[in-house]
Amino acid sequence: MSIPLEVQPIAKKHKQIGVAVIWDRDRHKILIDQRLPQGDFAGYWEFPGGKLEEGEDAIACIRREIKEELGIDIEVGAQLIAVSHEYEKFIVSLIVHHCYHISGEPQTLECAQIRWIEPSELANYQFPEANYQIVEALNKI
Ligand SMILES: Nc1nc2c([nH]c(=O)n2[C@H]2C[C@H](O)[C@@H](COP(=O)(O)OP(=O)(O)OP(=O)(O)O)O2)c(=O)[nH]1
Ligand SMILES: [Mg+2]
Repeated sequence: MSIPLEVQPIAKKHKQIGVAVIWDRDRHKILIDQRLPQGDFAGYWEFPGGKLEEGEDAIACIRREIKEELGIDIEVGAQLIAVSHEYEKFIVSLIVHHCYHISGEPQTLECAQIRWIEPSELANYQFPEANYQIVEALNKI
C-alpha cells in the first residue's frame, strides 16, 4: 500500500560543504567573513567555503571556493573536523580543513566583510549553529 502524497515525509536536502580555517602567515590569526545581508544566515559570520561540485573532493572544493570568494591562493592542509548538522530546512556536512594563506589580499567578492581574528575571539561573533563544534575544536588547539 502506498502512502498518500500529502503525508509522505519530505527528505531534506543534504549539502556537503568544504570549509576553510585560513591561518595568516604568522599562524596566530584566522580569517572569518560575514555573510551578505540577504539569503540563508544573512549577516552571520562563517568560515569561507561552499558546496562540493560533482566529482570534487573537499580539498579541491576549498581551494576553488577561496579563490572565488576571497581572490586568494591558499595551501589546504589537514582536516580539523567534519560536522553534520540538521537545520530546519536542510542538513549540512561541513568538512573543515586548516588552510594557510599563500598570496593575495583577501577581497569581499561574495561576503559583507572579512576579519582576521585570534581563535579566542570567536566567541564574540555569531556563527550558524553547526559551527559551535568547529569553534570548540579550534579553542582546544
Ligand atoms: N561556508 C560556510 N558555510 C556554512 C558554515 N556554517 C554553516 O552552517 N554553513 C552552511 C550555510 C550554507 O547553508 C552552507 C554553505 O553556504 P554557501 O553560501 O557557501 O552555499 P549555499 O549552500 O548557500 O549556496 P546556494 O544553495 O545558495 O547555492 O553551509 C561556515 O562556517 N561556512
Ligand atoms: Mg560560500
